[in-house]
Amino acid sequence: MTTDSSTTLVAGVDSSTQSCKIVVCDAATGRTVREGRASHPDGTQVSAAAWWDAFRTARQDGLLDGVAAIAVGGQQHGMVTLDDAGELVRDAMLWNDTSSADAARALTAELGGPRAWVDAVDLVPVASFTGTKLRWLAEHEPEHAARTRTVVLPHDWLTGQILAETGGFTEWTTDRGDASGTAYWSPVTEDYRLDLLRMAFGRDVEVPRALGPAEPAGHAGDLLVAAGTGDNAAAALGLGLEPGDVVVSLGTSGAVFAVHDSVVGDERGEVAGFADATGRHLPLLATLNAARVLSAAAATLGIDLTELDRLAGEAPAGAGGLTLLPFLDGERTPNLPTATGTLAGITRANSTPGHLARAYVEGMLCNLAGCVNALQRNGIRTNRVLLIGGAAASRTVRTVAADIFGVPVVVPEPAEYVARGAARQAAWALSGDAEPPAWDVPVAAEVQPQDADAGARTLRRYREVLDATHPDRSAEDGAAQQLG
Ligand SMILES: Nc1ncnc2c1ncn2[C@@H]1O[C@H](COP(=O)(O)OP(=O)(O)O)[C@@H](O)[C@H]1O
Ligand SMILES: O=C(CO)[C@@H](O)[C@H](O)COP(=O)(O)O
Repeated sequence: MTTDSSTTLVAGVDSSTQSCKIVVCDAATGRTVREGRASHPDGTQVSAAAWWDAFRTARQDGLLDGVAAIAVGGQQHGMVTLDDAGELVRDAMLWNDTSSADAARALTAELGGPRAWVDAVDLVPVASFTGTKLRWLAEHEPEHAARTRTVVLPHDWLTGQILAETGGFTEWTTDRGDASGTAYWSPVTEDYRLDLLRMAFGRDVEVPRALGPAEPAGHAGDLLVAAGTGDNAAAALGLGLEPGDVVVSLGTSGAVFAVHDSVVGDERGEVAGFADATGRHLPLLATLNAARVLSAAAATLGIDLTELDRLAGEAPAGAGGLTLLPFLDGERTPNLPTATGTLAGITRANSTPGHLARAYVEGMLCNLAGCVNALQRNGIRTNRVLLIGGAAASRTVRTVAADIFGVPVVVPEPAEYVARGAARQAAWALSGDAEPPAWDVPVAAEVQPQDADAGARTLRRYREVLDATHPDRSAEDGAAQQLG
């Protein structure tokens, strides 16, 4: 695609769990001009150096030529530890590493229980959050803990590398959106809770300065480097969310979120009251199991994702009574870090590839329906669900989602919304305006519920299997009832 010399270009990066994606956009309109990508290594503990390697691969062949500003959206929560020389102490522990589940339970009790945490930082610790990983490090790797001078997040680290490459690095920075996922930055006080950080790690440790939404992190030569943010806050910025919009993101993680004007204060502590990238709030629930549930189904059946889509679409709603609890990688919502998946209700009649494909699609979506319920319970309106992430490409996922959620499902035109949100932040920082530029979000499909009764029945059955299989999970989690 060509640009004339008067076009100002900005770039956004999505440094996500599985890959690094970069988009270059027209700062005024958001039109995508160029894109690049590279893979990240698999695993829940990964060297942050691999993210820098992937970034450099993704930007090769002049991808960033002529770009005036850049920002990084990154997977949330990952613990990146640095020593006195700024070198990496160990591999980063990612959001989906559940080693710190015991630490999360201990920290919750030490402050006085879930309510005390909600009052302090608008969330209750689970294994994903950075503070729990610091506790794990202090307890399990005291030598690494002793060498740690600074702890930063994935997007902070990549932002620092972009600046350092040209000698523009002066200090570690983050933003309020990503900082709010640490469990030691508070959207209530808009500042770090260094007492909670000390409680987690056992001593003080340096943290990055939290920048305001349009505040630059610095300059890499002529390139303005904006604050960046967590990937979900970046997606919200890329999608330009309105009141009544709830995003269901089906990427490596499942994420359900909305933009909100105030702190959430969820009584049950299920909704994490993160901050967003515009100065508002981003109530969010996340699951460890989303798009990869479908890859697992495809691998089990020995087929590709297109065939899985076809099979699941032709099978009956409810999969003939076959129900999957999709906890293939443990689970975060509901908080079952050591759980495994369950396939219930197997009969000879439903022992077909189609029923199995359908059960995997439905199981993934029923778990996320519980997350949408939890937002609703906290007064967050759901007029429509915006479906994004890799698995939103599946036609069957779209139609089953509309029936299970019981509200219209809007699928924005496939695009890298995290990277686009980061690019929009870069354009905002470059402009110095009070608001980010207005960029259109074209809609690819809008799917109305076709058989909401069948969706409700599928949810009821899912809830029964969940209750029977995990009776001891936090009693009143928001699992599985239809909206509306
Ligand atoms: N048509 C499809 N049906 C189901 N899953 C898909 C489809 N296309 C891609 N995916 C899955 O989407 C995932 C990647 O989603 P993405 O949102 O890019 O991930 P990330 O959260 O790492 O950014 C992969 O697990 C891939 O298998
Ligand atoms: O932990 C969360 C949100 O709290 C995840 O959403 C991570 O931010 C990872 O995102 P992806 O790499 O799956 O996009």
